[in-house]
Amino acid sequence: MRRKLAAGNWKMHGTGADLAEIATLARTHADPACEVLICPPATLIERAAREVRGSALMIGAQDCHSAPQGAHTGDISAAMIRDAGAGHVILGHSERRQDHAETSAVVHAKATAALHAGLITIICLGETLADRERGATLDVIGQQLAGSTPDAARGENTVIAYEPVWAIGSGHVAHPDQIAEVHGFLRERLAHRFGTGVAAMIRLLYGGSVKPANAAGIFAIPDVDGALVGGASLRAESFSPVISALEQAAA
Ligand SMILES: O=C(CO)COP(=O)(O)O
Repeated sequence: MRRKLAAGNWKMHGTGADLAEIATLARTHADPACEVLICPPATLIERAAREVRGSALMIGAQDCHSAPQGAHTGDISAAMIRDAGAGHVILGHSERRQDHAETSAVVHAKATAALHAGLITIICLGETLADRERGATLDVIGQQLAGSTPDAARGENTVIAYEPVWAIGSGHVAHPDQIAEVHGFLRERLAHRFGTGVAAMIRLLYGGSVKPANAAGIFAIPDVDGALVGGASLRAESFSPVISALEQAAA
């Protein structure tokens, strides 16, 4: 059985003052059927990890380099993330694919490094509005999945997040039929590559304008195992109802 996962991606938001949000979430959510993860900026990982010690809340990173160490100014390795106290890393977010020209081959190399360091990877995929309008959504998603996911992917070390680029930060959540179609397709592609047993254990998250008001509807869609949440994860008062909706879906 797949455990539900509510993951918050803080992107380039948050300073020490915002650790109180993490502390509040750590105090208020401890349902064993529903994991909660916050991925703050790298500067906060170590302090956030200290904040959640003794609770079920988990801390992750938003990116890592593909090399174990070396002359890569400004980058951080998977082992450094682990050392700072994080257990997960988001990879291939569309903002990194766009801002840093990350290809699926780059994401694959990073994911391989992350798995080697013992991190759980959250590999992000998603079509642009132009892709969708030319009817290429499943082609794009299929290529990103095949190109970004290492052969070593298993339920315990890999999560896939479907985030339509046009739904991120836009307030335009994808229609349930669109989410169901892509998640069903992802499950089928994973089964084709890894076998049905492995595919049945890999969690599929939806991301893109998830909010308290739409969370329950999204979590009722087949093959949606949770969410990757941006803006609404920055405050406990908006992330907590999203987590509660997932806890209810798990019950
Ligand atoms: O990109 C996202 C999470 O990774 C989604 O962001 P929003 O929830 O702000 O749309």
